Amino acid sequence: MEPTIQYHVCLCQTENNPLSSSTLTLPPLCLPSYSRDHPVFLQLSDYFWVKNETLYQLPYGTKGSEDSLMKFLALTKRYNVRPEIERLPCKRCVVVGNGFRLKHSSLGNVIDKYDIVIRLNNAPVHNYQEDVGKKTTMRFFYPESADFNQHLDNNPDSLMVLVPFKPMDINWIRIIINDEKRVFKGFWKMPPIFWEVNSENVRILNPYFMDFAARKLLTPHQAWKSKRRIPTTGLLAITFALHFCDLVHIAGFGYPMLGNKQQPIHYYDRRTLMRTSHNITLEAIAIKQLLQHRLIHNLTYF
Ligand SMILES: CC(=O)N[C@H]1[C@H]([C@H](O)[C@H](O)CO)O[C@](OP(=O)(O)OC[C@H]2O[C@@H](n3ccc(N)nc3=O)[C@H](O)[C@@H]2O)(C(=O)O)C[C@@H]1O
Ligand SMILES: CC(=O)N[C@@H]1[C@@H](O)[C@H](O[C@@H]2O[C@H](CO)[C@H](O)[C@H](O)[C@H]2O)[C@@H](CO)O[C@H]1O
Repeated sequence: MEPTIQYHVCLCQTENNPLSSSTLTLPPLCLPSYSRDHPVFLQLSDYFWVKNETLYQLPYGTKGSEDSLMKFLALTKRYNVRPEIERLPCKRCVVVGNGFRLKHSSLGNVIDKYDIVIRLNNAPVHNYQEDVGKKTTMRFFYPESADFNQHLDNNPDSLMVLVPFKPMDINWIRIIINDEKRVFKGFWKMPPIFWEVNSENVRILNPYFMDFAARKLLTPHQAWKSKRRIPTTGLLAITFALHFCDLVHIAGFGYPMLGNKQQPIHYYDRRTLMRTSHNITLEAIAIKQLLQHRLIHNLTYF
């Protein structure tokens, strides 16, 4: 039997919203234990003044990584979204997945109309603008997926949001920003050695969202101690958006059927589905439920 999640109606107001009027006729719903109390990005004060007690190690918490986080966060001194985004009375967001369904979609102009456009990993923008747009408010990535073109695939003020999986991920970003001697070991794919970025644009995602995605969306019925499945970066970004945004639309989500060796996975390359450490079947169920409960709306098909 498919796992189900119970939702309750929330008070987010989306009436008179040009992006939602044709698509959302019912009030949107909220997630169980949804809360805006969690800072979206990690901040120095969590580690410097008071030791932030977390139960879990990365990627679900920061237990054991406090010192390396403190060293990094002391360097960047920026822990929030930009004030012009924070101030928006209604944050209309689109999470752009990297799926093949965006190819020839001509959704570029639609995507660029959202207040907040979230992109993932090394998804290119240049050469694909007609289908995926050119605005990037935030890009979620980890060291192994940081091989995008900083100038061609981002805007000068795009926030680079590191999703920390392991302590080495935090060391990598510190080494890059601080221009320290490059010693990179323990990555499953070599991350960039040079990475032209304005350190004021870099943030670290609060692992709270990883924990929420894994526990509440992906495997809502598993005992909390059982082995958790790491959500894809896309599901993680949707989870973040559900907490941070007032309106969450998605595009480019959906994998080819297992065993389909013809259809490419991405809108930007020809790779087809191979073994994956993610449970894409469970993720599809979670996304379908979010769609059915009108918590999110899809610009492509699912
Ligand atoms: C080979 C490999 O490791 N692929 C993984 C890649 C890879 O690490 C990066 O592209 C960097 O090279 O990253 C992932 O994902 P990836 O970077 O491919 O895609 C980003 C997110 O888009 C959604 N997606 C993608 C393709 C598709 N057909 N349907 C989709 O729904 C997913 O939500 C996905 O998360 C990842 O981080 O999650 C997950 C992928 O399994
Ligand atoms: C296609 C696929 O599933 N790739 C897997 C990676 O995601 C996974 O790396 C794990 O991937 C994460 C991103 O999805 C983080 O980078 C994390 O540090 C890293 O350990 C490795 C190691 O477990 O195995 C591959 O087959």
